[in-house]
Amino acid sequence: MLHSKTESLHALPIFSMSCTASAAVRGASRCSSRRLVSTHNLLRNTSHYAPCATPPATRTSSRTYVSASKPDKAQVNVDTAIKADQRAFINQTGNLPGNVKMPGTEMSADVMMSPAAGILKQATVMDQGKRPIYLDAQATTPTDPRVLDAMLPFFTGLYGNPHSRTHAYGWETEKATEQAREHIANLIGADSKEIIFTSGATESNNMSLKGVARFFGRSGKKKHIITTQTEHKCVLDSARHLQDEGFEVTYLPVQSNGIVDLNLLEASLRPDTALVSIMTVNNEIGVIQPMKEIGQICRKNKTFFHTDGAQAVGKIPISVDDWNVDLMSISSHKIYGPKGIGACYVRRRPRVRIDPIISGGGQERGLRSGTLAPPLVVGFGEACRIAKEEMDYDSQRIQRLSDRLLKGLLSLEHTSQNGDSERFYPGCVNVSFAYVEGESLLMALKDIALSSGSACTSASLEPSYVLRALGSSDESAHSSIRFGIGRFTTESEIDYVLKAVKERVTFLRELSPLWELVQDGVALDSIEWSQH
Ligand SMILES: Cc1ncc(COP(=O)(O)O)c(C=O)c1O
Ligand code: FES
Repeated sequence: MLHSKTESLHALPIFSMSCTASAAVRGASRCSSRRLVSTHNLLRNTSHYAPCATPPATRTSSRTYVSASKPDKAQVNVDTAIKADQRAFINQTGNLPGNVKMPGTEMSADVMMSPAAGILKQATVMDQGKRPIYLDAQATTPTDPRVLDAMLPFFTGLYGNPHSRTHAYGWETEKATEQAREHIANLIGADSKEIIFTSGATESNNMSLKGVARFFGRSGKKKHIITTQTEHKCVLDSARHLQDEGFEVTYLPVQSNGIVDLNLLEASLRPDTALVSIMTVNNEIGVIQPMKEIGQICRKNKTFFHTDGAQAVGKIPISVDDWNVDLMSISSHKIYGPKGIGACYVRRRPRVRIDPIISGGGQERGLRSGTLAPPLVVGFGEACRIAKEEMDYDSQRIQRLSDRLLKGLLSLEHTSQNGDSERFYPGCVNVSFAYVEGESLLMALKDIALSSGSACTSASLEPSYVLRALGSSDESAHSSIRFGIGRFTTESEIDYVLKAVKERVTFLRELSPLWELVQDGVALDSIEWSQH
């Protein structure tokens, strides 16, 4: 007898093959002691599967971006917009020789060999039909061409240090960074003085948890923090560090739909609780927590409320005042802004005090020292401005695409959505395909950029702790895939993905003896697996 169902699955030659595949891909050896058949080779050798040989037809069609903010210029072709930006860039900098032809057209051999041409090619092939369809919007989003446009001058002429008070170079970049700060504040209903720029949501989460805990823990009166088991790693890891410093942390379980139990939250609050940290939208399953109710509970108990808003800001309407949020982490690259920049909202009334985790020149109200990066700040601001202006439009589009995707995926037998099917952000669709190993499916879908968002993340072969917290079995967690729909996803891409998923799930299931048993009507639970 095997000791667990997962082990029993791994003992079956074909179903367990993916471990070899994923281990081989990563050079990992954790699964190697198990009896395995390589899916990788199986997939490579089969005529059913030729993932990248034939680029998806939809990829060759250019994407048209309909601008809600400029209805008079109703349709902006994204390819053209990007190329136009690139052309402007080349014209401004004179970086490339005059005979360069833009990507998508022929390049002369010497130009193709130049490093700059390679970079340009990489930067633009996203719409040239040569790379997988991008469906991983929770990991990151492409920079909106309009954001890039806003950033470019700050790499060249406008290079002043925004903290220089004595000359125009400083004044002009300071003005731009303050304008950006307002765009960010506007998006979440805050005052611009409450926005602290950071390097991203990871830093903001560290700053919020460690900052509040250390400031209020100093007196010895506030030694407790509450968070949930489904937070992003950077929140969980910050909490673990605080435990090492002597703080007590409650990691609240969630219900099977991924939502926190408010009664349990209330019951877990203590007079010495300094902070409650609960994310707005979950990055793996898209579930939206009841922010307003959580905020009310925290305010009533005079406990600060922090939320990781990395997957929510710019995607759903947010009002920090309505929700009684005291601190909020924001990331630029999740909303079509540049990477390496984010912000932390820190409430001024009632004032939240934090111990800075980075000390130095005292920038950002002394809460985060270091020279601001104006190109990034301006790009982030522009991304927020666009997100606010086009939120209705984007939401409707993404909702439509999400409905189409979910309906198609769930029409396959033995599939189910992970997380609450009502309270979730539609751009994050997490589906479990029973009797298919998620990593195998990802490998079979190389023409689509996806993530399991769960099983066997690159560093470990453990199933997703988020799905486990929902009560999913190891097998179910291992058979889950996250589909991330974004601003630039098209309907034809969704249709391509649906067709590809259906084909390859069917193919993989046909390889599985378990599936055969299920088809024969055998109840798998009734089987007693024996050791080979
Ligand atoms: C929920 C959540 N929090 C935090 C982060 C980290 O954000 P950043 O990349 O800006 O540090 C991410 C992104 O992976 C996220 O999804
Ligand atoms: S793929 Fe082998 S344990 Fe998940």
